[in-house]
Amino acid sequence: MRKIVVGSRRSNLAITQSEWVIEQLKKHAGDKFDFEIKKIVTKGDQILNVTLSKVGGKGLFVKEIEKAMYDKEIDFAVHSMKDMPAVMPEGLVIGAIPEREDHRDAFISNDHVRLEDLPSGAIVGTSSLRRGSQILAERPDLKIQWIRGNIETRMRKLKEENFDAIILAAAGLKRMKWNEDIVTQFLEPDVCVPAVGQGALAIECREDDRELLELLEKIKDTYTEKTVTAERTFLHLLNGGCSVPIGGYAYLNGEDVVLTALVASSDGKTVLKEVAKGRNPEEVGKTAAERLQERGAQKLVDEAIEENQE
Ligand SMILES: NCc1[nH]cc(CCC(=O)O)c1CC(=O)O
Repeated sequence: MRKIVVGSRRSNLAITQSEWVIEQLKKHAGDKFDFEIKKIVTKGDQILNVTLSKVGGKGLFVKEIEKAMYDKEIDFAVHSMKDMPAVMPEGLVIGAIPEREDHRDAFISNDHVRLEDLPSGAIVGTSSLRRGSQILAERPDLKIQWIRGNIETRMRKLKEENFDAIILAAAGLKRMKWNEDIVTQFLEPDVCVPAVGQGALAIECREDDRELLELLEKIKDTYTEKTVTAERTFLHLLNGGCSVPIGGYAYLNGEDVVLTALVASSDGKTVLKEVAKGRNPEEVGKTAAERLQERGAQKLVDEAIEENQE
């Protein structure tokens, strides 16, 4: 029997996600494999008082975990797909993308006041430029205020601090089995295009770990793989990172991947959106990126990157 060590960030969400993957794998592991979770504290978890995009963004959460993987202290790690960099480091691969959870953003307000009914000047907490921008596009009269911390912290801040509403990924809440009654409304992609990969998981492992890769094969989900590939190809080609309001969501219609892609300005005054369709996920991602670029998306990206460096 081989003991597989799973590296996980210590947040409840990270642990829950790792446990969920282990449950899925156990169905196929027979008596060949055994699993253990090893908690790892990342820089991203330590720096909590700064806007995410200003402290180096995505890479922050994954670096320490990857070092542990190179050092063989852990065998695989479960990441939220939306926190994954576009390019994988040497020697590591995404061994599997399992079935996606809910892709939507969840709007949570005090007294369940809906987004359209919030009074002018009401404060919406989010640390995502993408969410802030799309909220302002719908409701330019609202105020966006940065909020950080894990899901529990943000829920507490909604009650205790001066926020009227916050937005969280529906997937996180569902994975944690929180009562859905706390959600005022789920924001569909036509109102708020989700983050690329939102709700999906990426399982990262060493590329030479054949035995583990064979096991991971069993929990791959083709639907999620195809749609997330279209979304990530688009993101990668626009080169946005998380300092730019960018969103992307794809679904399958028969054999066709249908991708909605968005680039916007932080104030929500400029919102560029394109829908691309086709059989090949990479092509669809590329088409969306090209069409947005033709409409001036690169200018938005460059401006956002510049703003972020100030
Ligand atoms: N940005 C942090 C983060 N990374 C993944 C999730 C939730 C799960 C997911 O989107 O897959 C969250 C919390 C949130 O955005 O509310």
